[in-house]
Amino acid sequence: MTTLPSVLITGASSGIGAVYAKRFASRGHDLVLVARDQARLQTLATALARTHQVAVDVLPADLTIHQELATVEDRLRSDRRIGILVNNAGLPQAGGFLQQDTAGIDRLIGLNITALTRLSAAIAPRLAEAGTGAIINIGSVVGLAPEFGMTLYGATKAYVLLLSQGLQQELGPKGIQIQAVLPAATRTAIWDKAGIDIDTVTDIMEVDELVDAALVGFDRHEPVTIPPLQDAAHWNALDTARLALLGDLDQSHAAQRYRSAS
Ligand SMILES: NC(=O)C1=CN([C@@H]2O[C@H](COP(=O)(O)OP(=O)(O)OC[C@H]3O[C@@H](n4cnc5c(N)ncnc54)[C@H](OP(=O)(O)O)[C@@H]3O)[C@@H](O)[C@H]2O)C=CC1
Ligand SMILES: N[C@@H](C=O)C(=O)O
Repeated sequence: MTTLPSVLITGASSGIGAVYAKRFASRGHDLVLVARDQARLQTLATALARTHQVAVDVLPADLTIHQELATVEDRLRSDRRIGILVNNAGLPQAGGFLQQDTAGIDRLIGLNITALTRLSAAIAPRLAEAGTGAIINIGSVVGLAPEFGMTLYGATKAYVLLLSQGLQQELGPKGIQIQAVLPAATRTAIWDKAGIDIDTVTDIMEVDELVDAALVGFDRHEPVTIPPLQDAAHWNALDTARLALLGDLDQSHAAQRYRSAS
């Protein structure tokens, strides 16, 4: 009987989420695996339970369907064994902004923003009451870079970063560890879903390497982990500049450059 917290992982049927499942199982954590593909989840669950002697529950759900999202929220609220939430499930953007239709916009925002937020909100009160636990949110470097041309997707990932930083401010003092993980191009099926031939993506990271690096950051209690960023000084400089900008805000008067010549 483990004393480790159970880990609920969304998007666990493939890619980054499946490797998170393998890694947390190898650490001895019981798991709850969430995705739409029940067969793939069950295959993974059976293998991990056998290999690591941990309990692995499968909770199939389409997180863009609110009734199904609600079943996962209910599990996070009620299952006191779950102490770590990995918000990993995400959709890419296929085509440019002008090619997005309303259904696609709703699905992308529904999964990348709404589901991640609601699942965080479902578990956070119970973790705060316990004074311990963790929420890992999978963002993307695309959230830092409109230059990538994945405008809608990148905006959802910018949301994930800021939400995570805000949760760190609010929930960190209550004992909850919040980590935003920002991968760059990583070898998973997401590229096919984005309509991009993965063989045309240069300098792509293997998914095991990505997750192992992200877990090093998690173990170090890094609030923002960017495995592909070779020099952490660049992130530190960006955050320092952000704080300097905040320090220069005078909310009482518009800046001289915006005042009519007087
Ligand atoms: N790979 C990359 O280059 C990068 C990925 N990321 C992020 O990493 C995360 C994981 O992506 P990755 O592993 O690459 O992609 P994959 O497409 O391999 O995995 C996505 C996972 O999300 C699940 N999923 C998709 N739609 C839904 C849904 N409606 N409801 C529930 N689960 C769903 C899929 O399972 P199923 O189909 O069974 O539902 C699958 O398990 C995403 O948030 C992505 O934005 C960030 C930066 C780079
Ligand atoms: N998921 C990738 C793009 O679709 C990324 O975030 O780089």
